[in-house]
Amino acid sequence: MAATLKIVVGSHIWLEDKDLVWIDGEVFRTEGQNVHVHTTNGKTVTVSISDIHPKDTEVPSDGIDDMTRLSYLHEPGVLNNLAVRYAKNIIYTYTGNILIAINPFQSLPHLSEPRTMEKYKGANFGELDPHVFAIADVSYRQMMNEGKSNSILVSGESGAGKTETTKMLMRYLAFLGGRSKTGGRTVEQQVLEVS
Ligand SMILES: Nc1ncnc2c1ncn2[C@@H]1O[C@H](COP(=O)(O)OP(=O)(O)OP(=O)(O)O)[C@@H](O)[C@H]1O
Repeated sequence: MAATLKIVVGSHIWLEDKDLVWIDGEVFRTEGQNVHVHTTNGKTVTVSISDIHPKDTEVPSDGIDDMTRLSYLHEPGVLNNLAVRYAKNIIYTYTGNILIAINPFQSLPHLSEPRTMEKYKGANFGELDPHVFAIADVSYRQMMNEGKSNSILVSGESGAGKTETTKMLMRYLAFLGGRSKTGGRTVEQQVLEVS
């Protein structure tokens, strides 16, 4: 994709960096298939045009909450968007109807308090900030509307936060299920016993 790019002096781009993985910079000279770049960490490098990616210079300070709306859907653009959000403790980002959750490695109570659950209950998907409760809510409503079982797939590498995320999903489903009883136990008790 980089080959079809119009790179000119002044273009903002991403290039690979052995320490930072990706670094952004500005092109100050083009020379055939090579470009000369000033990187934001103060280096001057020469790189092949096929190894660079365009940078969106208009990303809002909180990043973009759905990555399908990124101007450039490439690895540095995706990683930068997640990093910008993570730096502000925004751990959830959509890619369409998939939720990406990044382990905050710290307690973020506002994400799981009862008020937050209330807020997501019945809200249209995409109307509120990305959240695991929104995924649970839409899955639950679909299940109820269609009268069929539904599944939520939680995947990630070891330590990514699958267990914590699943606990939040369960708590939210228990909250939606309310206190109606089957077999002497409330729906809430039964759902929480699953985890
Ligand atoms: N949403 C979160 N908020 C706060 N801390 C979290 C969150 N998600 C994960 N953590 C922290 O990261 C640790 C690892 O997360 P977790 O056990 O959920 O990972 P996992 O993907 O289930 O790992 P494994 O596959 O190895 O079982 C937790 O014990 C917790 O300290």
